[in-house]
Amino acid sequence: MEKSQKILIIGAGASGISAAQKLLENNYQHVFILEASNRIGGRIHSIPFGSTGFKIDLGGQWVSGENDIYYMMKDSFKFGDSNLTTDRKYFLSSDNNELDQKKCRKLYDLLDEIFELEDELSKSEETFGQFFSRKYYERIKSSSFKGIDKELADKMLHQINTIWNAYFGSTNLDQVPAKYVSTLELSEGSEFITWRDKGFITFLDFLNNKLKKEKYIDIYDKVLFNKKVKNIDWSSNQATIKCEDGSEFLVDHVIVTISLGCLKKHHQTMFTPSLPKTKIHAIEDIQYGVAGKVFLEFEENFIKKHFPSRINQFAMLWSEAERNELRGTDKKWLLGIYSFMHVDGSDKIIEGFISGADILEFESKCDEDIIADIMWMLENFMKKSLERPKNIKRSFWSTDNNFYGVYSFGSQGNSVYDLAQPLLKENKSPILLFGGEAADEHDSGFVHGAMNSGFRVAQEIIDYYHK
Ligand SMILES: Cc1cc2nc3c(=O)[nH]c(=O)nc-3n(C[C@H](O)[C@H](O)[C@H](O)COP(=O)(O)OP(=O)(O)OC[C@H]3O[C@@H](n4cnc5c(N)ncnc54)[C@H](O)[C@@H]3O)c2cc1C
Repeated sequence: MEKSQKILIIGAGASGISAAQKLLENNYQHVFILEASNRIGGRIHSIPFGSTGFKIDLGGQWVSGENDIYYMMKDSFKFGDSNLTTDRKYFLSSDNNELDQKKCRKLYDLLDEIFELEDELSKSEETFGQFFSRKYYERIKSSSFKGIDKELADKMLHQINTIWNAYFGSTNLDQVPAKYVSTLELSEGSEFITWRDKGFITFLDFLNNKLKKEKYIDIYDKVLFNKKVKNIDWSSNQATIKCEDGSEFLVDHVIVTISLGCLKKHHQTMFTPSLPKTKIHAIEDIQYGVAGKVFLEFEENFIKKHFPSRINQFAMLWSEAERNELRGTDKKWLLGIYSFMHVDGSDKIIEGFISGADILEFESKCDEDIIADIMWMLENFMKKSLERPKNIKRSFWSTDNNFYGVYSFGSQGNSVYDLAQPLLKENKSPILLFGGEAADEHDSGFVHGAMNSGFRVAQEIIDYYHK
C-alpha cells in the first residue's frame, strides 16, 4: 500500500538517510531530503586521498565496537581493525632521554582502568577531570608504580586528558560530569573497527543498495542538494519549510536531523512558533564539542621507518614547561594532538587526531603552516631531520556552518529524551520529529546512534499511521 503523506527530512547525514530508508521501505512514497551542502554523509565524509585513491574519513571513521552497524553489515562487508592497542603505541619526549616505554604504558593503561570505575563515577559529584586526576595520582602512589617519577606521570596525564577531550569533543575535562561518564555504554569488541580503504560512506551506500534491491528506489535520488533550511513554520496542520534560496515546501511531517551545533545556533530563528521550553532547555543543556583531524601522506611508511617494529601509533609527551611556552605561540594547537596513528590499509598515510581548545587556530591556518608546525614538533621530539609529507588533508568541522563542531556529549538528566520527543498537533500528528546523533538515548555522539535516531523517528511516523 502506497502512503501519500509528505515527509521532509532535513539533513542527508547518517540519521536522515536511515530515516528515509525506513520510511521508503515502509511504502511512504513522498519522502525527500533537503541537504544544505552538495554531498551525502554530513559528519561522515569519506574522500580519496593521496596517490592511491585510498578513502580517508574526515569525520566518523571507526565502527566503535560490535554495534548495530557492525551486525547489520558483517556478513556482507569484510571489516578491518586499526589495532590501536597500548602495546603498539610509542611515547616520545622532547628531552634527550629515551622514555622507558614499559613505564609509559603502565601509566597509560590507567586511562581504561579509571574509566571502568562505573560505580564510583556514578556517585561522584566531581567533574570527570577532577575525578580522573584524583584517581590517577592515588593509583600511582601504590607500590606497583614504584620508580615512576612525577614528571613522567604529569606528562602522561596531559596525554590522557587530550585523548579524553578528543573522545568527548570537550575542550577541558571539567566540562564533563563524572556521572555522565558512568552512563556511557561501550559495545563488545574493538573500538577501532575500520572500513579499510573504503570509508564510512560504505555504510550509507549499503542502506541505499538494500532499498534499491528491495524496492527499486534510490534514496540518493530523494535528496535535494544546496537547500539550506532557514525556517520551519509548524503553526498549521501542515508545516511550511523555507530555504535560503527562496524555495518553499508544504509537508505533513518534518524530520530534523541537523547537528546540535546548528540547533544551538539557529533554533530561535529556525522554528515558528518557537520550540517549547523543554526542547530549548535540552538543546542548551546537552553539550556539543570540537575536534579535528589531519592526514599526511609520505613517500615511505613513516612509522615503520622511524619506530620499532609493531608500533602503529606514537604520541608526544609534553612537559609542563614546554606546554606553558607553547601556549603563548601560534603553535599551541599542537598540544591538542593526542597521537599520530597508522591508517588501516594504507602504508604511507598517518593520521593525527586533535582535541579541543585551540581547534580554531588549527582550522584557520593554511596547509603549509600546518605542515611546518607538525614538522617542527616531530623534529623536536624525534631529534633528527625528517622527510616532509607529500600530501595533506584536514578537517574544518568547527568553522563549517553546516556543523559548528563534531559531536554531542555530557548530557545530564532527561535532556536527550526531551530533545528526541516529537512535537504533536492537536490531532496528535507528529509534525516535528527530532533525529540526529544528539537525540539518541543510548549512543549519542556516534554514527550508530545517528542511525538509530533516524530509524526511531521513521518508526514514530509509521506508528502514528498504524494506530
Ligand atoms: C571528526 C569526527 C570523528 C568522528 N568519529 C567517529 C567514529 O569514529 N565513529 C562513530 O561512530 N562516530 C564518529 N563521529 C560521529 C559521527 O560522525 C556523527 O555522530 C554522525 O555522523 C552524525 O550524523 P547525523 O546524521 O546525526 O548528523 P550530520 O551528519 O551532521 O547530518 C546532518 C546534515 O544536515 C545538514 N544541514 C545542517 N544544517 C542544515 C540546514 N539548515 N538545512 C539543510 N541541511 C542542513 C548538514 O549538512 C548534514 O549533512 C565522528 C564525527 C566527527 C566530526
